[in-house]
Amino acid sequence: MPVELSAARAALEGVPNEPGAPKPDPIVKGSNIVRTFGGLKAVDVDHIEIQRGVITALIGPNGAGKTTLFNLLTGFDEPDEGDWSFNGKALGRVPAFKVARLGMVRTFQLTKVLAKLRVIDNMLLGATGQRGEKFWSAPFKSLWSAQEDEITKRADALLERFKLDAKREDFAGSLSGGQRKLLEMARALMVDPELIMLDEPMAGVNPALKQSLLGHVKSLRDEGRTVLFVEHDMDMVRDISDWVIVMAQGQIVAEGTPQSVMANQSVIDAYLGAHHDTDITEIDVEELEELAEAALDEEATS
Ligand SMILES: Nc1ncnc2c1ncn2[C@@H]1O[C@H](COP(=O)(O)OP(=O)(O)OP(=O)(O)O)[C@@H](O)[C@H]1O
Repeated sequence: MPVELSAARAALEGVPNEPGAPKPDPIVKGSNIVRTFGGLKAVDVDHIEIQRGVITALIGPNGAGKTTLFNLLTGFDEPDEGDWSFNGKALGRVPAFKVARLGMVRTFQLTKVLAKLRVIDNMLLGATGQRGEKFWSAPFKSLWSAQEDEITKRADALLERFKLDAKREDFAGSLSGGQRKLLEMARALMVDPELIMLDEPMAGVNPALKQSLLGHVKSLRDEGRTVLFVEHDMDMVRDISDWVIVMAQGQIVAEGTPQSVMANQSVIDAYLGAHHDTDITEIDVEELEELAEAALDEEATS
């Protein structure tokens, strides 16, 4: 086990495997976060803490509230109620671009507007923080005139790190699924965040590129950043997370190390209780088949 991984896991030793468990060194702390849409409670989190310097996976069936929670924490949406802090600073009603400047950024899937820009322009826009697409699509040249050289150097170094330098002048829309994910990560790193939140980093990625992508995510932690990611790909969750938080129907229903969470009955119930992604279906179906076989064996022998 690499030194960094064991250090990250060691930091979590002794943390109870229970929803809302306090962490020894939380970078994010939140309480009573509620977001409703009409009559639906999309997020209803009693307490959440994200440990600094580790990779935390946020999993749960479709519609569990994972994306809504991401949006709330990063200032892209406002809750009905709730408080949370980043590095001890209260963040309620702080707009997304300020949250990004404080060191907490989330990745975005490449939108139609961003797809029409060159790869390098996507990177330069990342430097402005996260003001949303309306801002990004406006003429932006004057924004960084003074610091242009420095910002361009940083963008080029990141493109090299993520092996996208050969694509610098290409339209972002021409990139493959895996390259788009790399660009999303590289763009988020333009503001040198302490906490990077990845939205389904494996979605649409060719299996051949998955290992390289996993390596890049681990490198974020190994250089001292905190990583929080939403993902349906259970192989990725098992492979790289130090800690897993499970949501269902807006609430945190389980937490723990990947091993303990995967073995947890309430996690299995959460997934079986709603429509979900195929990766998870495969795991649950296998588990179900084993259970069914065992039941049949028991019936045959009784
Ligand atoms: N802007 C919105 N207006 C109305 N309902 C919404 C809105 N955003 C989310 N919801 C609802 O809130 C619930 C939680 O959605 P959310 O996208 O956060 O779930 P998720 O766990 O990210 O799901 P997935 O894995 O499918 O992305 C869902 O029932 C969804 O339909």
